[in-house]
Amino acid sequence: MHVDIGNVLDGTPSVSRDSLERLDGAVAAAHERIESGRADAEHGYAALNLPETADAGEIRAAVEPFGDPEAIVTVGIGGSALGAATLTEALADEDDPDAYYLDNVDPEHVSTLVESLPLSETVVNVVSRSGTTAETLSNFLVVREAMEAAGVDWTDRTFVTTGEEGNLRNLAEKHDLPALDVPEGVPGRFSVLSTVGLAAAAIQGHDLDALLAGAADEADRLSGSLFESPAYAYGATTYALAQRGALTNAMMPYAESMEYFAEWFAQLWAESLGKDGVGQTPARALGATDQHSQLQLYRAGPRDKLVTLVRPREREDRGIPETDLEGLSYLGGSSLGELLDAEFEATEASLAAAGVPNVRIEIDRVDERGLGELLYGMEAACVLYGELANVSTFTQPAVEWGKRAARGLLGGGDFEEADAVAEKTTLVVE
Ligand SMILES: O=P(O)(O)OC[C@H]1O[C@H](O)[C@H](O)[C@@H](O)[C@@H]1O
Repeated sequence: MHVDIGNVLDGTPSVSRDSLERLDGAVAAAHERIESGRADAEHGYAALNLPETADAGEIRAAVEPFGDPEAIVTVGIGGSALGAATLTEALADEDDPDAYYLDNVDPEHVSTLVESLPLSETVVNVVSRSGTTAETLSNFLVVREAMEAAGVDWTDRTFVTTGEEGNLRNLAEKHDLPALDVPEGVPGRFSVLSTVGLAAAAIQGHDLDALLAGAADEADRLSGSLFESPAYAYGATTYALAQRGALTNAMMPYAESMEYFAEWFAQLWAESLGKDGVGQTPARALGATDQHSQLQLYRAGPRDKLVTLVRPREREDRGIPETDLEGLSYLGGSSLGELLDAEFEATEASLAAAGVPNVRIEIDRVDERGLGELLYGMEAACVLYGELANVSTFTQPAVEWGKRAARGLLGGGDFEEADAVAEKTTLVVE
């Protein structure tokens, strides 16, 4: 992963080279804390050990009995779905099993998807660390019922990925389903390089060893200085910019297959860093599409933003046909890849010219190795940011509040948070 922070040195807000050098002492201290957390496999920090601890062979063996299905449905939500979605969307070839996700419980969407699936040729991957998440378990029950109604033995088509205990673990034991463990100490949003993210990629036949090797390379680059570690350069710069008022971070990959990456990043950044009145709001964008919409705001709106531009250095290309249409002949002989790169560089320059801080992140290709580097790099950047901001990166009390309120409303227990729903202030205008 290559990180270029040159375009944060000037602008509004900005971070000078001197400020970054001053911040480097805090980066060294944070790095020591992170390394000791990794050494003791503490909750959260253990995720940064996954390049060594994840067992690709075990994952391949668990999914091997399913052969080469037509489709795979990952039933999970948040960190239990976005990692798998990021990998399979970015890596899928035409011949791979189609990958789908059931995260939301919008009944129309769930019905449409379930009715369109070739159920007898579909593998269902139910993922929940806690084994209790209402959306995941409800969606699983719907899929199971649809399989039974279609005469498909769901126990032959389902495997689960879950923690040591809980409803899903019990279900797996009762029906003798293949089950993978969510590793100890790895929160959902940091689990892409574990069983949680890798199983769907394994069913699609992707190279898990290369993914983990890319992540291991990025782990080897962590050091006590932000000037020596691309991941820390990103984490320290985004932190320093937030301190100076860049409260939004627009994540803008220039690759259609990386749209889910921006969504994965949004969960990582928001849920880990949004605490105690601080944080940086992740905005999801896609280049070049959003140059024609959101870019107006990013370049000319309030000076409270940073834009992160991500691209692969190489990609499969496609030529643009020659044309004699007036004014368009300059495109002929060029390629869509060259056009996309020109758009990337033009956007970067246009933001810099307007004084909007931006960071360039490049990987060599959107392949297993490149994604391993990028995903690990973003996780390490997030952990470093959390240390610098002194927040508890690996908890999500605000999310838990809403979960308890919803559970109370559905009669799943006595939760005082549910009372707040009845106490809502109304001011209806009709
Ligand atoms: O894996 P699960 O226990 O089902 O959790 C799924 C998701 O639930 C919660 O809302 C957490 O805040 C997320 O971080 C987590 O990824």
